[in-house]
Amino acid sequence: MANTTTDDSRKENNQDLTLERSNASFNINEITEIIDGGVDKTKFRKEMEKLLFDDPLFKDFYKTFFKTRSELYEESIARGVKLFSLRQKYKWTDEQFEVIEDLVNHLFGMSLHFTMFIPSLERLATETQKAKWLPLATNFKILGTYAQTEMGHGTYLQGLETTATYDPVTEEFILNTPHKSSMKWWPGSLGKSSTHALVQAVLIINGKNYGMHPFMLQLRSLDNHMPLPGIEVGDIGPKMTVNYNDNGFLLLKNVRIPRQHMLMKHAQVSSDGKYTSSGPNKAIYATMVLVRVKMTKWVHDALRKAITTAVRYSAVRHQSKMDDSGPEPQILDYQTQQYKLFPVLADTYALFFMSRNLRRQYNRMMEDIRNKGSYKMLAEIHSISCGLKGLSSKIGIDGASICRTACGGHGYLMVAGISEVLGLLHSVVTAEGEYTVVCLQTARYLMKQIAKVSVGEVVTESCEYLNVDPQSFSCPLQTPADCFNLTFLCDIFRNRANSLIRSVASRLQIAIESGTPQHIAMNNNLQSLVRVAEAHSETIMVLDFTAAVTSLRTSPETIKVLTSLCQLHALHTIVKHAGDFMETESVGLEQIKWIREQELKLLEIIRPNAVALVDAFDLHDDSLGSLLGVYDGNVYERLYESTKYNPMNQNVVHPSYHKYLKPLMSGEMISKL
Ligand SMILES: CCCCCCCC(=O)SCCNC(=O)CCNC(=O)[C@H](O)C(C)(C)COP(=O)(O)OP(=O)(O)OC[C@H]1O[C@@H](n2cnc3c(N)ncnc32)[C@H](O)[C@@H]1OP(=O)(O)O
Ligand SMILES: Cc1cc2nc3c(=O)[nH]c(=O)nc-3n(C[C@H](O)[C@H](O)[C@H](O)COP(=O)(O)OP(=O)(O)OC[C@H]3O[C@@H](n4cnc5c(N)ncnc54)[C@H](O)[C@@H]3O)c2cc1C
Repeated sequence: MANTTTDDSRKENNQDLTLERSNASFNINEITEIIDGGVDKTKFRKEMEKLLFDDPLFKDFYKTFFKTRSELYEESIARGVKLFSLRQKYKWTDEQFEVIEDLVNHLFGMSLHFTMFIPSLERLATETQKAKWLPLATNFKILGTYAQTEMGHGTYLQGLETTATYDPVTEEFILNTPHKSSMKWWPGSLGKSSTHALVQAVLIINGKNYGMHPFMLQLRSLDNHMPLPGIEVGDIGPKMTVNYNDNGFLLLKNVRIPRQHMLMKHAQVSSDGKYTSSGPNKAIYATMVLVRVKMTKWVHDALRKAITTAVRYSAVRHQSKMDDSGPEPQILDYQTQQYKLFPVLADTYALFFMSRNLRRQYNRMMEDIRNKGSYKMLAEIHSISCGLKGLSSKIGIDGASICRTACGGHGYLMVAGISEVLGLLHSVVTAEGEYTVVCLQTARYLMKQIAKVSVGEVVTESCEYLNVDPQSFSCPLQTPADCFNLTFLCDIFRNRANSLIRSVASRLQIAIESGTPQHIAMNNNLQSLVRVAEAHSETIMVLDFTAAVTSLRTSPETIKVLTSLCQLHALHTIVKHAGDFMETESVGLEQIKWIREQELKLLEIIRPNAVALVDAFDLHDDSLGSLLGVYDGNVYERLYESTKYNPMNQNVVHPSYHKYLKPLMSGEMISKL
C-alpha cells in the first residue's frame, strides 16, 4: 500500500522501487505513526521537514561532504543559530527539539547547549542558581558546554586533575589545570563557540580533596568573545567525523570565580569553607545518565539511515546472473544480501522499541526524584542505560558497517552517507562512557544483584529473572516451529544471561575465597564481566521488542511483519552467540540447527516487505543524506549530478597540472635535479 504521508515532491521513477512498494502487505503509515509516537507527532515532523528543507541552509546534506572544516564549522553555526531562533519563536519543547535534531542529523553548532549544558543546570543547580542562569541560557544570552574530560582522564573521573581551591578570604574558588594532562580536552562547542562551561573540577578546601564537583565558568567576554584572563581555549583538530563541531581544549591559570558559581544542589560550601552534601553521592553524574539514555535513540536514528540506504539501493541495483538465460537480478534477491541486511533491519526496529522503553523508565525515575525526592531507581537506570548505550552503539557500528559493504563500491563514497553515519556511531561508542567501561558498570550491578539472590533476597526490574534457578530450566524448543515462539525465545535469553551471571559470580567468589586479591580476581574475569553485561542487555532488547509487538494495537498485517522482525532479531542474536547459548544449555545442538534454518525462512518472509519496512521510517531525502538511498531510486543520475558540486571539478584542468605534471612530462623537472 502506498504511503499517503509521503512528500509530494518525491517522484517514484525507479520501476523496481515502485514494484517493491506495491507488493507490501501492510500499510506503512501504521508503523510510521508508531515510530513518531502518534498521528499528531507525524504531522509535526512533516511540518518541520517542510520548514527546514525548504531552507537552503538545511537542504542537500550531501553537499557538506565537499566542504572544508572551517566552512563546515561556519555553516553548522549558521544552522544552530537558525534552529535556536526557530525554537524560541515556535516555543518548541525539548521533545520536539529532539525530533528536529534527528532531522538535521545533529549537524548544527552549539548542540551541547541543549544536550548537556542546560540539563546540567537543571539537575545540578540550586533553585537560586537556576533562576539566575536558566533564563540567560534559554534566551541565548550565554552559550554553554560541558567540560569534564581531560587530556589525561576521560573514563576515571576520580583521576581528574582540574582543581577548584576555595579561598575563604575572598569567598572565591581558584580554578587551575596544573599539568598538561589536566587540560580539558574534547568538550563539544568549546573550541570556538561557547561563552560558558560547566566545568567538572576537584574541590579543595583547606588542603582537603572532596572529589569532582561542578562549577559554572565564564570562558569568553560577552562583548567581543575574547577568552577571559587566565583562560586559554581552542579547537582540538580534525576528527574521524563530526568535523563541523569545535571540540575544544581549555587551560586554566588561577581563574577566580565567586563561591556561588559552584553548582550546589547536591553539595554545598559555606562562606567560611564548610562542606555539606545531600542526596546520593553520584548525583553529580546525572547528566551522563540522561545522555546515555538519549544515545540509544540516536543509534536507532543513525542506523535507520544506513539500512534505508542499503535496502533501497539493493532493490535498484542489478548485478550478475542467477541463471544464464535470465536478467541480472536485483541484488536484494541474493540470499546472502538478505542475510546481511535483514538482521540489521530487525536490529534497527529492536533498537527503537528498546530506546522508547528506556526513555519511559528514565522519565518515571525523574518524576520520582522531582515529586518524592526518591532516588530508588537510580542504580537500576544507571546500570541498564550503561549496558544499553554500549550494546546499541556496537549494534549500530556493526550494522552500519554491513550496510556500507553491502552497497559495494558506491557505498564507500561519502555521498552514500553511510560513512558519516558510521563516524557518528563511532563517537557514540566512546563518548559518554567508553564501551567496555560502561559494560563493566552494568556487570558491577549484576554481581550485586546475584549476591542478593544468593542470600535469599528477591530482586526486581531488569534482574527479575535472577530469582529463577537455572537448574530448573529445560529448553522449550521441541520442534523447528517452536523457534518462532517469542515466549520461548525470551525464556532462552533469560536463562543464558542468568547462567552466565551466576557462573562469573561463582568464579569470582571462589578466587577471592582462595586468597586471590579482589582486584586481581576482578581483572582475571573482566572479559567475562563484559560478556554478562552484553547478555543482560541483549535480553532486555529481546524482552522489550517482544513486549512491544505483543501489545500493539494495530492491523494484523502490521503486527505480523513486526513479529517476523522480532523473531529474526532474537534468532540472529542466538546464532551470533551460539557458543554462549549452548554452553549455558539454553539450547542444544539440534535446536541451533533449527534456529539457523528458521532464520533463513524468515528472510523469505521479510523479503516482499523489505522496502516498505525502510520506507516506514519515512526519512526525508534531506534527512537521509544519501544519494544511494534516495526515495525515487534514481541513484545513477544523482551520483553523476553530484560531480557538478565537487570543487575538484570546478576547473577542467587542475592547477597542479601546470605546476607538477606538465614539468614532469616535458622533462623540465628531471633536468632541474
Ligand atoms: C556524539 C556526540 C557526543 C555527545 C556528548 C558526549 C559528551 C561526553 O562525552 S561528556 C563526558 C562523559 N564521560 C563519561 O561518561 C565518563 C565515564 N566514566 C564514568 O562515568 C565513571 O568514572 C565510572 C562510572 C566509570 C566510575 O565512576 P567512579 O566514581 O569511579 O565510580 P566507582 O567508584 O567505580 O563507583 C561506582 C558506583 O557509582 C555508581 N555510579 C557510577 N556512575 C553513576 C551514575 N552516572 N549514576 C548513578 N550511579 C552511578 C555505580 O553504580 C557504583 O555504585 P555502587 O558502589 O553502589 O556499586
Ligand atoms: C566525539 C566525542 C565527543 C566528546 N564530547 C565530550 C564533551 O562534550 N565533554 C566531555 O567532557 N567529554 C567529551 N568527550 C570525551 C569522552 O567522554 C571520553 O573520551 C570517553 O568517556 C572515553 O574516555 P577516554 O578517552 O579517557 O578513554 P580511555 O579510558 O582512555 O579508553 C581507552 C581504552 O582503555 C580501556 N579502559 C579504560 N579504563 C578501563 C577500565 N577501568 N577497565 C577496562 N578497560 C579500561 C577502554 O576500554 C579503552 O579500550 C567526547 C569524546 C568524543 C570522542
